[in-house]
Amino acid sequence: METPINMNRDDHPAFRAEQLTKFYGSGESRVYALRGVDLEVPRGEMVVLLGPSGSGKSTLLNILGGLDSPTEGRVYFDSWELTAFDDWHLTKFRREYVGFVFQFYNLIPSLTARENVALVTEIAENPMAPERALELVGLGKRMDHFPAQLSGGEQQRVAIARAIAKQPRVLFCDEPTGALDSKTGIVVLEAIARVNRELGTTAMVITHNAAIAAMADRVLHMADGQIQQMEVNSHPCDPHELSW
Ligand SMILES: Nc1ncnc2c1ncn2[C@@H]1O[C@H](COP(=O)(O)OP(=O)(O)OP(=O)(O)O)[C@@H](O)[C@H]1O
Repeated sequence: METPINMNRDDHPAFRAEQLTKFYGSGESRVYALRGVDLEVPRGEMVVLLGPSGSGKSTLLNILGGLDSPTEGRVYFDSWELTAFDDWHLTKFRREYVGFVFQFYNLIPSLTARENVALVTEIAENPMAPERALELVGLGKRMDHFPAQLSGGEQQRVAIARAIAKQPRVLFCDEPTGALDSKTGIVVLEAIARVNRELGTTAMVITHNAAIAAMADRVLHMADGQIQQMEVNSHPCDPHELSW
């Protein structure tokens, strides 16, 4: 992908979305996932998306991450218009600039933690060493364990290491603590916060858990396919101060 001259200019937000609409089906059976979402996400922020089931959180994240496309509207990543990209450019965007973490860790059971991360670093343009990624998420001493020898929280941290090892500009996390108890969930959130803070990676985290909003720079409250409220938190807390 050619880099436009004005790429990396500090005055561009990480993302800008204009009037994003996504619907499925037609006529009477049409279902709206997004209804005219406008959004700007400054670089390097930790953003939390809250909202009831079906409010459009995953749809919005998937569109920003190039996994899905809107029915109408535009998305800009830095100075690039993602909605004008063809499939080849979108694939390249996802591969080089975006890391995803989902509720279920999707690790390969027959590979160690280090090998799971190395699968990504082997095909990335500018990766960090798998060992460094695992150290960043606090798994320096568990690198040669297989997923079955790791707890749920540790497996999720391997998934985070795998997502950040290619040094993406953005980390998208869809319910990263959804399958974890609160103590383990907080350790996982600490790993995400550390990546955001130390690598400057913009992070967007979907959760049903309103307590997690306290660690965000910005909180998007979604309802019925729209951002109903956006809060800016001038004093985000450290994840270890969270409780639920
Ligand atoms: N492929 C699809 N086909 C039809 N409708 C869909 C599809 N994907 C999502 N939807 C609908 O779009 C709406 C928004 O879904 P989305 O998954 O974005 O919500 P969400 O807020 O992430 O929900 P959850 O918290 O349950 O994951 C829902 O009504 C959903 O049923």
